[in-house]
Amino acid sequence: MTPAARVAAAITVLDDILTDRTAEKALSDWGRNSRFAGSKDRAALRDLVFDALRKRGSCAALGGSLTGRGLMIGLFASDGGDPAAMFTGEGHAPDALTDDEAAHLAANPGISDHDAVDLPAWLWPVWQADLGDAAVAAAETLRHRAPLYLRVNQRRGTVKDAIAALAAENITVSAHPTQEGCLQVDTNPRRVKLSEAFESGLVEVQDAASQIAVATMDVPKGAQVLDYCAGGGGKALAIADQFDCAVTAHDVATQRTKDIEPRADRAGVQIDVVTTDVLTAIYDVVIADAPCSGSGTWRRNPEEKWSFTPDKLSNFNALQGDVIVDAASYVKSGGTLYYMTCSVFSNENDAVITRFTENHPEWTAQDTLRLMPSDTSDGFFLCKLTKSE
Ligand SMILES: C[S@@+](CC[C@H](N)C(=O)[O-])C[C@H]1O[C@@H](n2cnc3c(N)ncnc32)[C@H](O)[C@@H]1O
Repeated sequence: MTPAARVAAAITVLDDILTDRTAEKALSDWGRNSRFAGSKDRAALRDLVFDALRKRGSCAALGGSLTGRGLMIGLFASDGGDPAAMFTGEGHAPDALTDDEAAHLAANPGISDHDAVDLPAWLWPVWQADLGDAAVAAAETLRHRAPLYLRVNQRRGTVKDAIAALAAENITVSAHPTQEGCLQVDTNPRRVKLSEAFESGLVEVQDAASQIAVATMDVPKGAQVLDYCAGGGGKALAIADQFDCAVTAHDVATQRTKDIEPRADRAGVQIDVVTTDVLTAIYDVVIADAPCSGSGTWRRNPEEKWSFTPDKLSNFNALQGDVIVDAASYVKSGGTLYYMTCSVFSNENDAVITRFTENHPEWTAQDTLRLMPSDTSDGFFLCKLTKSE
């Protein structure tokens, strides 16, 4: 496909997304109906669609409409390109710019503050209040693609081994600036999950923020650790790899845990996956990686940024209040609870901790880790709480 034909395809896919489909569904439907497209076309299309979704507000404002076409015109204009060069109507290119579209671009109308940072109008004041001086830089980060990070499984080899194994498959990586064992993928990220280094468990895909969070945890030798909201087991796997402890994984949605055993086998670690009925208060360390807005990771899931609402925020908040209480009930006296989210909103973080400690005086909040979305990680929040003896 020519670059212009890819833009035309992106317009179709974006129109689908703006109607009622998720980006993944719209892309896979397009792929099924476009057998002529090669893997490079599909990858380029995906990048165009996600780039436009991350910058939906500013692209729609620049392009003159919240449509697939408006977004793609805006994307080219925002990158300093000339949309008229791409929108020619020739071959499989999108139709030439209309007079109205050309006039809108020429007028270069100003864009609102919230569109400039690509956040929904209602959210921008909340974001500023919560993030303060970090608000603009964090919002700007979410407008760009996220790096892919790998965690080297210590049980399977060293960082040097991982770098060499990946290089043998033309995947080059660089060391994270602060987190040991964390590698940023510089070339061929799409090959990682097909690589021998991944298949053999030498590396696992995991954002730097989660790796940093696990590295800050205190897990005594021989401790019983419960990952109460284990999902696919990202934190549980990292803990099992890095600490000498017994790890149990649980999730209210049991189907989410189905990959934990194969992932643990690949990584060479042991994780016991259990259901709620067998849990008791025997754990030295419990992790509550609570369901949340995911606002610290929205560059990976930009649709969620635009579909987020005040109602969703308060629903998450209610759920988080329940999850922290339930998770805490499995910690033994003198034990530790780590509450964490990948959100940057105080409502999902500090407010949950404050309410919990006010209602449960046997618990004391200790250290807090707070990461903003940046060049070196997604946004993340972790609070260590200890239970009195
Ligand atoms: C942020 S995700 C966990 C991600 C996972 N820890 C990881 O590192 O890959 C939150 C998880 O909490 C689970 N969850 C939601 N409500 C829960 C509850 N009441 N009890 C336990 N788990 C719950 C969800 O099913 C979801 O898998």
